Amino acid sequence: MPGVHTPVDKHCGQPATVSVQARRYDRGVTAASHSRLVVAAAIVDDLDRPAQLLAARRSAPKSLAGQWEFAGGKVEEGEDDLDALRRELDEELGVSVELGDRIPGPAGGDWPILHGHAMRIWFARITDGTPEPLADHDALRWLPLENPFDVPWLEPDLPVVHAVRAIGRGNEFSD
Ligand SMILES: Nc1nc2c([nH]c(=O)n2[C@H]2C[C@H](O)[C@@H](COP(=O)(O)OP(=O)(O)OP(=O)(O)O)O2)c(=O)[nH]1
Repeated sequence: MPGVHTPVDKHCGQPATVSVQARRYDRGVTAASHSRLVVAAAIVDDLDRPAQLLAARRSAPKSLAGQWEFAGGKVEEGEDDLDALRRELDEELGVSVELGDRIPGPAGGDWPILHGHAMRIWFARITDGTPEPLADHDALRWLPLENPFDVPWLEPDLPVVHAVRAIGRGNEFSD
């Protein structure tokens, strides 16, 4: 069924065992390599029938500037992952959101991204505010979910974009 907000649990819309495993994984990675948990949002125009995906162009650091990503950022020490996501979306875009399902990465966990970090990402729909590139970005763009590849995404985000597209189009196993 199309739609990306089947309410299953309050955190990620996935069975509780999945998020428990992901948390264990994060602790292991953090201890081993100073990598961090990054939380992000695949902001779509509609959680039931998403047709557009919001991408953000990084303005820093120089090595990443000009490449596109999902809005979000690092979870601070002791911070809840969803609190961190809401904080980042407010700081970076000036919006509040309704969260949809988590987008499961390899083995149902988090996605490997740059610098050994791990990204946990949810579908989201803006409920308050008009998104603007307030911090860390210098441009925003709504991309058609049918073909969201018209911008140079950060390389590790490409599999995530494929998953977002497949799930969002109700066609998880076609990509
Ligand atoms: N926000 C975000 N970061 C991503 C994505 N893909 C990806 O590889 N990353 C990497 C880039 C960075 O190394 C790291 C996130 O760092 P960040 O600079 O956005 O975090 P932050 O807003 O908390 O900022 P700071 O604490 O580093 O100043 O994750 C993505 O789609 N969104």
